[in-house]
Amino acid sequence: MRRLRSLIRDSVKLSWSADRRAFVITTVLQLLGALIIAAQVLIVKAVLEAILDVTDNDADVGRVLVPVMLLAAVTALVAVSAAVQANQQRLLSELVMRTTWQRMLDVAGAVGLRAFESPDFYNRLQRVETNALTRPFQLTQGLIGLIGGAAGCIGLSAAIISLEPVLLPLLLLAGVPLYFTTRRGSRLEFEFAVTQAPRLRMREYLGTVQTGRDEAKEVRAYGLAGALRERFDRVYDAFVDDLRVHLRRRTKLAVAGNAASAAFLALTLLALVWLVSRGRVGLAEAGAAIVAIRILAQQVNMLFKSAQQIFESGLFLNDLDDFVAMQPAAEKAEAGGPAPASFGSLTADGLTFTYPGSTAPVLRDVSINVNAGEVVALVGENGSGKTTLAKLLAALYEPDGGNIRWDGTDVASYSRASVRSSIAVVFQDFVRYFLSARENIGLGRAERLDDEAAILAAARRAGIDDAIAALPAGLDTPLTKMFKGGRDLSGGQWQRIALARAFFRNAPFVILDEPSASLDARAEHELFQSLRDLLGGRTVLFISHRFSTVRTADRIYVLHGGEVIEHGSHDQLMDLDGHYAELFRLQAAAYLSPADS
Ligand SMILES: Nc1ncnc2c1ncn2[C@@H]1O[C@H](COP(=O)(O)OP(=O)(O)OP(=O)(O)O)[C@@H](O)[C@H]1O
Repeated sequence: MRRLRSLIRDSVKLSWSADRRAFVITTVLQLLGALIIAAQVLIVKAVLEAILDVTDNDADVGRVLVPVMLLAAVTALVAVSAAVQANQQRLLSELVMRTTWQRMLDVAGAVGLRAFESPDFYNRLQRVETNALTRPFQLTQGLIGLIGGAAGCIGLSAAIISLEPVLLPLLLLAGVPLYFTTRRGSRLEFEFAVTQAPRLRMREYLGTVQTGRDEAKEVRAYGLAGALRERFDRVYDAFVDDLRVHLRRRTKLAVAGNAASAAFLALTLLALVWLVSRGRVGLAEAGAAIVAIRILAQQVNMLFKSAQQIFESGLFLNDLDDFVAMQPAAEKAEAGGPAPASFGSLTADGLTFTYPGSTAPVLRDVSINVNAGEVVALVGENGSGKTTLAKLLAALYEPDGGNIRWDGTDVASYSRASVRSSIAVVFQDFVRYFLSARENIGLGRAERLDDEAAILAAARRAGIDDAIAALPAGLDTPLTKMFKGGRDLSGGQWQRIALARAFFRNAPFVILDEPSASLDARAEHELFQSLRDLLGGRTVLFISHRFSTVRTADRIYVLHGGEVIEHGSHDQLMDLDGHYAELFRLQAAAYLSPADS
């Protein structure tokens, strides 16, 4: 009961915050509905009395007319109120769903990147996300049903007491088995949802891989459809097997609960027959009592079903609560004073970093220095830690050891958001937003989305302006075929869009993680030749595997196994004749004929 009470409190809070008006209207309608149901019993009694009066005392048949009409009117009213309630409840459910989605999205947007490394976070996010589509409806239905059921039971109990008080305790007993089976059933549901979450996540993923547009090419090229489908079937079959066992248990419980409840109901009816035979209860009262018992049984059932719905939504409420509770912590972690708009020099000192869930550090004692206006390159073999270092410098992760200072001040003392607002990043795996070209560029600085001139200027600098002009609706063309009138772009064009987004951000520090991987040779050459002009003296840190572009940098840091092993200008590093010189020569040799090399 304590748990039910707290769940009801939470559900009321949630519905109230979703839309008070809709909640109040729905509740009032439920209470009115309950009153009408109770009135129905008393009207049945009046009808029976009138009929008995006509048959036993030869009273005028017209005497039956008024109560019968009243009964018809009330019955119609019950039906109308049920229809209105259903619509109102649907609206309330949608509003609660909207609130839960909003809360979930707020948290998903606020938590640090570290959270996304944790399977536990994903499981919880998955549960909240999938349940957000169904549970709010169940929850409001449960809550409204509980209010209606409770009001109906009280009204009917009053009606039954006015008919024959002895019947009431017997009827209440009928609810006891239902209470226990409902409780047990909800606990089973709770456990089932928790244990199945990882499996459902895998099922969802395997479904997406087989239907996703991006994956479609590779799935066909490798002939993966069969293997993936088989894997999907295995996961799904295992879920269905468990579901069968779970539902069998629940059915047994439901049968046991309802059978016990029916036995008590039969007892009540027998008691009624006994009372009639002893002349303690009149025929009209007995008839009305039977109607009341029948409706009351329905109401008790509704009450328990509603309580069960609330219990079943309890896990969802818990998850939502836990999830929402992450927000203040996330915001606190991101709190701090505002960062200066830019820096004169950035110093990373002794950075150490281990990904959550991993044991081996990915960065070890990494120190680098970047002065305002410089172009600095990071090079190194795959997995040497370049992207990770870029993420730390972009304030997406905090280092486990060491610090990053802007003009001597540890950036940890600034709010993460204000540090990030001075940085524009183009990731290796940048996002291709299924939105318009305007938004794809404008989201670099969402608050300036309406600045068309600046968006076009950024597009021009990234060399994507002509391609955009050729789109059917120009800047307003959706960059996806998922939506009507949309067009897709080539890999290189997408990369230019991502560059334009970074240019539009107009931040003093720009981080480019392999910005030319998809660019053609000419575009790449132009990008790096004009990088300084293009970025108007901004500070640039870029990662590249192409040494022809790297050599243009003012300074180059060579990472190997998570450590900086060399740094200096291209000429200095070549003179050093170390790792960099070796990698450079390897690549250069590939471009030369054997005779040249
Ligand atoms: N999210 C993650 N969780 C755990 N380990 C990770 C994660 N991302 C990267 N790593 C590991 O960290 C190491 C460095 O990865 P990083 O992406 O920084 O390398 P990189 O130098 O940028 O490589 P590449 O040249 O292939 O882009 C690798 O061993 C990689 O497996």
